[in-house]
Amino acid sequence: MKPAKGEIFEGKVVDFALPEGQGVLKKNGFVVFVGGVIPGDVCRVKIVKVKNNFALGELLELIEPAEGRVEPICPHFEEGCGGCSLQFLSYPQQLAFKEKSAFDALQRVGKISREEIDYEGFFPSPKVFGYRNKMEFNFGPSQEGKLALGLHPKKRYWEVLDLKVCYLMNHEKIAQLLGFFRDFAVRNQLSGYDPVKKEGFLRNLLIRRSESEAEFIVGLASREGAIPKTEELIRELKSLVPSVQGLVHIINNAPASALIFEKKQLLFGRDFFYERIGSIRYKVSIESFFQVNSPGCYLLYEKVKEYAQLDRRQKVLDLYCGSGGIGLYLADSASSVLGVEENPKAVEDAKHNAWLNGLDNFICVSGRVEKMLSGLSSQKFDCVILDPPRAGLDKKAVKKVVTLGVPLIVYVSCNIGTFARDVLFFREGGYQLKKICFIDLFPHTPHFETVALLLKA
Ligand SMILES: C[S@@+](CC[C@H](N)C(=O)[O-])C[C@H]1O[C@@H](n2cnc3c(N)ncnc32)[C@H](O)[C@@H]1O
Repeated sequence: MKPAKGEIFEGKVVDFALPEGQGVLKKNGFVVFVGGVIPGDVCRVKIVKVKNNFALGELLELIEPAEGRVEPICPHFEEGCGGCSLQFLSYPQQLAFKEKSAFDALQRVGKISREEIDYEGFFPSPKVFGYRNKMEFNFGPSQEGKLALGLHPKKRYWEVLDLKVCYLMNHEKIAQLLGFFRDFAVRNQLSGYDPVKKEGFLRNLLIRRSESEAEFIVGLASREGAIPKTEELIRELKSLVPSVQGLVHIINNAPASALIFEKKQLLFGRDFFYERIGSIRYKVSIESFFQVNSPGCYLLYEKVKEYAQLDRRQKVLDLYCGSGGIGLYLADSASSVLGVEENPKAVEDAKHNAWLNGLDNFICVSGRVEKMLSGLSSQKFDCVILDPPRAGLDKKAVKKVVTLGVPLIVYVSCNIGTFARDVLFFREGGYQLKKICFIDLFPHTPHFETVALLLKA
């Protein structure tokens, strides 16, 4: 029986649903989702919304906390920061819930059961805090309408929670940089961008960090216009955080909230950084994709290498290759690697990275995978690496990959839903999902990476 809005009841949390990170309770058999609770918690809940198949509840009181609940280390967690939603769970619990949600998605979307595949496990991140090498903070109005610099609160993209610290990246440096740029904006009476009114000057503070070189580059994004007092800004920034090796002014007039590099101006230093994964050194431009968890990236690339089973004779096609991340990692074990990437800056980096590492058997071409695949059907490849963005491939792109007829595909995905959908299409095209594992590149969030081996039947 459906509960009524406003009804209050006591119950035990029986399940946990990702990606929202909500506990599941049953009220006379009817599912009620509640934020901030975990399985085993006994709590008092108020029903706030009733839908056809489920209701939403609000936690009124935690009567008996479950094991596995931990005290979040970040002071902004309780304020509803949207940066990480799982910090109140112990790390082993986070992994267990992610694993369960991964197999639920594989079953629901891809019709793949755990029993029918060789499952290698859910590998934890080598670093549980301070693991990110990229943070994109927002300038904007706080709830009180003042200038704030931080992240959006959960489900409130139009507001910015003023952050003093963030534990996803080196928290001491982040605290310094957030404080410094907030003070600079306030001192110079610069406004933060309001995504609803579409007005305001400063938009984002982009911080990228090299784990191997322990240095930062910073991007300050605004709408069209000059940053005032740049000489003072540079002098003070260099003195406060000497490991900042470059500052870039990014111009973004686009109405959407995503950070778009319409124009950029180097204010000092350089607009790229170097990162080392295993024996490969990568140059990464401020606007290029790079895996955000460098120690976790090493685990990921090693797993791809293992699944690719190369013995220096194979021709590899690395689709969605970014700055050459995976392709260059494999190049030494292959006869040749051809990378395809749409971002021209990343292609430039990939070519530079091949030169930097003396890997002249890696070639990178610029273009959209969907278009480039038609022109590649006459070439013979032994192995295809797929590492698409969250949207995955789609049926058309999968069909084109299938026509290449390669015996072995390694599919890397940051979205289990689109991955499961694409695996269905690959199955229709005659491929079998042989092996799978998950790697946690994103502790305290619902996200993780999947690495899968598909073989032609
Ligand atoms: C998840 S990243 C993978 C990067 C790389 N494999 C690595 O490990 O660093 C996806 C990459 O695909 C690129 N991309 C997105 N859509 C694309 C498309 N339709 N065609 C080609 N490249 C695309 C993005 O620019 C990004 O660099």
